[in-house]
Amino acid sequence: MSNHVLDVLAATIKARRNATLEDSYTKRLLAEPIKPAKKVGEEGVEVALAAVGQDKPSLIGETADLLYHLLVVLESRDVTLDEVYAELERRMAASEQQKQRKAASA
Ligand SMILES: N=c1c2ncn([C@@H]3O[C@H](COP(=O)(O)OP(=O)(O)OP(=O)(O)O)[C@@H](O)[C@H]3O)c2ncn1[C@@H]1O[C@H](COP(=O)(O)O)[C@@H](O)[C@H]1O
Repeated sequence: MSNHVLDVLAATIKARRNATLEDSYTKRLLAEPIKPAKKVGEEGVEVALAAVGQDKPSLIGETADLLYHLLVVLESRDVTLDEVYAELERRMAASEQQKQRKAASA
């Protein structure tokens, strides 16, 4: 596993699925997949409002909330960050190829 904070957080969230912890907010969210999905919507709006308000500390905090809840949603639907990374890489490669084709035909 990578040491990137998102990968470490995703692994922690995954481990909470079968944890016996009583006081894990993550475990409670995973037991009720609609809830983290709703939280992603709410946190997304809060990120947008912080961006429009040009409030940098709020934008950082709300982005952290959004990323956390997004990782919980992915875990609740058995989607890994590696699958998301692969999709982003596929798009980068496709975009690069398109630019090269355009440059070659100009
Ligand atoms: N990164 C986070 C994280 N970010 C945000 N939150 C929680 O997300 C909630 C934020 O929701 P709100 O601000 O809307 O607060 P709220 O109104 O009380 O929430 P709701 O009642 O609407 O669900 C708070 O309860 C935060 O504690 C997080 N909870 C856990 N983590 C990490 O998840 C991992 C597992 O933690 P446990 O859930 O404690 O096992 C650990 O690494 C934690 O650091």
